[in-house]
Amino acid sequence: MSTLVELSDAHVVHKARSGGLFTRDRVYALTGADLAIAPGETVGVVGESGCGKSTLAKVLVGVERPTQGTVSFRGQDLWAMPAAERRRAVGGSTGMIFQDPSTALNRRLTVRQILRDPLDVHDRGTRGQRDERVRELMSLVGLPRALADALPGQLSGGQRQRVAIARALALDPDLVVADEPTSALDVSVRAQILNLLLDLKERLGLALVFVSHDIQTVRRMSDRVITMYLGRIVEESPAALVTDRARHPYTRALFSATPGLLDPIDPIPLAGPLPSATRPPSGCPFRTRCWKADGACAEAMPDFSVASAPAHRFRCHHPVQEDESTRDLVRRRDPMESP
Ligand SMILES: Nc1ncnc2c1ncn2[C@@H]1O[C@H](COP(=O)(O)OP(=O)(O)OP(=O)(O)O)[C@@H](O)[C@H]1O
Repeated sequence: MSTLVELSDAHVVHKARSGGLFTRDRVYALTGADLAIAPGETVGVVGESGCGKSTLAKVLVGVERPTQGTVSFRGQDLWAMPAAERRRAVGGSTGMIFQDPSTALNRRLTVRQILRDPLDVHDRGTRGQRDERVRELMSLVGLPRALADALPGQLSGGQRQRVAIARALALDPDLVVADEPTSALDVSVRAQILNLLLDLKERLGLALVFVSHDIQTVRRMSDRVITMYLGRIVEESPAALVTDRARHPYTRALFSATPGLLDPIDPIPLAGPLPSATRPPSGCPFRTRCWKADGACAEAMPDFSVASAPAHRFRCHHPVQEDESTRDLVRRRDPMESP
């Protein structure tokens, strides 16, 4: 399998802020991420709020520089390149779609100007070819030509997100990262935007990284699902297996709490709140909430283990058995059992 983009031991550490001022604390937004994405693949990213999904997404498209580790594009270390070369590589190969199109688009530019901008910045084609590309992009995302001179404020939320998608596609990227692309939209247009993304992915052969709180949608959209917990990738699973065959206890707990994925069951309860990203627990960060944790889990984060299905791996000292359904897991374990 060829690799489009690869993270190797990528870390992102921020200075923590309080009341707008930096404190002495550090936020461990991403820790030791290893991940390879193949051309044309769709990878979904799930996990609780603050677990590092957006950070992972930004690192993958070269928007955020890892404080440690490497990001390679088609085998080339992105952050070892001269800045101009990196901008060309990133701009030409990746696109990013953000959560809220009303803030992601410049309100003073027309649709035409928004879509021309990346073509101008990267000096793509003649004037005439750029105009033609703008028309092509609008048609690709289903925007009527009549909207070319509209400002973002004159568009509906769904139309604005179509403009954001068209802009992300302007330079014909190989990888598009969509970070919560529908969460700011009305429920009625969400399905249209998701279907558009799936359709474009197929037609253009894009690799797509899809970040969302909507676990049901992630599973439906993706070939592979990445589970994150407190800045760590704890499991990668083929989407078809993630609901009831995931091996990491956290993935099972997350999916058990998603209505409509499994036959009705009581969600697996987790002990206590999510720890702070400024003080992640030692060893496996999930151990403070995990019913399977013991001393070994406090000692060290295990390396990835490989499950029997291809492309399925997890980092856990005490994984759930492959043949144990989540329903059985809930039934067998004493809900009052504490970690
Ligand atoms: N620029 C920054 N400065 C300080 N801390 C940051 C910065 N960006 C992110 N963080 C912190 O890093 C951690 C990971 O953030 P990130 O946005 O990647 O999580 P997330 O899983 O995408 O969250 P959500 O689902 O709420 O969008 C969080 O604790 C967040 O507060």
